Amino acid sequence: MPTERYHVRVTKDSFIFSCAHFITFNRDQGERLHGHNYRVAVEVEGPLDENHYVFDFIALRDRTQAISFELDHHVLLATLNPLLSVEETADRVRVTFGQKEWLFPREDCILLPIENTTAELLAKWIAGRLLADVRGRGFSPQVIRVEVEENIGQSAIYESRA
Ligand SMILES: Nc1nc2c(c(=O)[nH]1)N=C([C@H](O)[C@H](O)COP(=O)(O)OP(=O)(O)OP(=O)(O)O)CN2
Repeated sequence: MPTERYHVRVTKDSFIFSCAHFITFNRDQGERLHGHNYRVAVEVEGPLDENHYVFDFIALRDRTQAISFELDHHVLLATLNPLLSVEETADRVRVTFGQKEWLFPREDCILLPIENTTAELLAKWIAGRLLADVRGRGFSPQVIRVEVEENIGQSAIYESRA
């Protein structure tokens, strides 16, 4: 019996967030602080609803745009990275990694409950935010896929299947 599958994909030039970050790697190595113009693409799969569409891609577009705007022009910090100390006060964030130390204005930072600010875990975090949004509108996708491009032709994709 042939099966049908539908998915909806949204990606826009405006789904860009310019952020600073650094990742740790190879146990105790870390990059210098640097930036990327990240770009996001989102796909959701599911059956057609009474409108004969999977989910309104205008609503999906607007929520993805809102999350991109929320991240844009911030320093992304992974609060679950065991190599980093991230201390937050009302107006400052102090980060230490080995002998390195940074002090940022709190409003310049986004503290993310992830282990490293890799494209993979940024995609997973964005997928979690979008899933909460669309489920709040009564839609539980069979599959959500989020692609985060760190640079042209360099991206990671997170996929969650219900
Ligand atoms: N699978 C992954 N690999 C790497 C990631 C990642 O998130 N997932 N991240 C990095 C670093 O963030 C690295 O800085 C990004 O790569 P890099 O080429 O250095 O960044 P640019 O493309 O902007 O550098 P240019 O030399 O200016 O092209 C590494 N690997």
